[in-house]
Amino acid sequence: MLSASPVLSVRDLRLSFHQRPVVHNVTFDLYPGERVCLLGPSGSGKSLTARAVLGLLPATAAAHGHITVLNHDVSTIPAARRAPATRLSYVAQDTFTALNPLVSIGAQLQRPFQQQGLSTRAARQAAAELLERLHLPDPHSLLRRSPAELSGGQRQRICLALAFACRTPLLIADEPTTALDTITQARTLDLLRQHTGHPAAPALLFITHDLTAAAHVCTRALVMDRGTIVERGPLPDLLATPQHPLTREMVTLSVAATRTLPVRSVQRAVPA
Ligand SMILES: Nc1ncnc2c1ncn2[C@@H]1O[C@H](COP(=O)(O)OP(=O)(O)OP(=O)(O)O)[C@@H](O)[C@H]1O
Repeated sequence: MLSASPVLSVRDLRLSFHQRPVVHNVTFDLYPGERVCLLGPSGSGKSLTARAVLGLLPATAAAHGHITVLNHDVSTIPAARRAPATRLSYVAQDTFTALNPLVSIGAQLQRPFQQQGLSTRAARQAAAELLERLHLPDPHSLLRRSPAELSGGQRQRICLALAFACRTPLLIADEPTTALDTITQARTLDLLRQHTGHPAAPALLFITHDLTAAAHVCTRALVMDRGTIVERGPLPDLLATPQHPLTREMVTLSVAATRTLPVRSVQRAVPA
């Protein structure tokens, strides 16, 4: 049963660049406890929709429509000027630009805990415990390192840790596993599923073109094509009876890819 009040409401969102429309009348709600994916091919407008929600649109974008976070209208407010209660977490594909290369992982990760009132020592401990929950071995050593001294998969988990530490009502993850190898991808998707979409955890908007990844993490889907939401509904329904030609094609391709690989044995090789 969904709560009466959405975490996020998007109404008639329209985006354009120099009079060229790229997103058309996008409308959707996302409720606490939900994990929803925004699916669609490259260039369909997924990332721009997410950036509008985050208040991170490029200066050249013209935006119309309404975006509310926890019933606060944030439509015209850039991320840096939003009230703390309406700030959202964001995990992107590019982990290099997401982390400050000059600051140790520890200093970056303990900051949200300090902002929540913990002492430096307690914040350091909370950061280490969070890394342990995200299955990162030897967390105290990781906290001393800089972002450049980590692998891509480790950096992505640090970005997830940062997002969870900020305790926002909604996490937006934009293709967070695209740059990772298959095993690290599967582990990262597991972590996303375990740490979002339940009480005391953020709701999730998961942006992807990968239907298999979406099905692993989310329960509901919005499908975008050329700037428009063309299909929406529970993921099991969408997988079983896709209505729009694009969704049908995505399901067919995804099923074909799964049949090509001995998926069961691969899954057994990945620790929980
Ligand atoms: N800064 C920009 N200036 C002009 N056009 C842009 C800009 N950013 C994106 N676009 C255009 O907006 C459309 C939607 O782009 P968007 O990045 O949202 O697609 P996407 O669905 O996220 O694709 P991908 O999966 O490849 O990231 C595309 O046609 C793109 O070329």
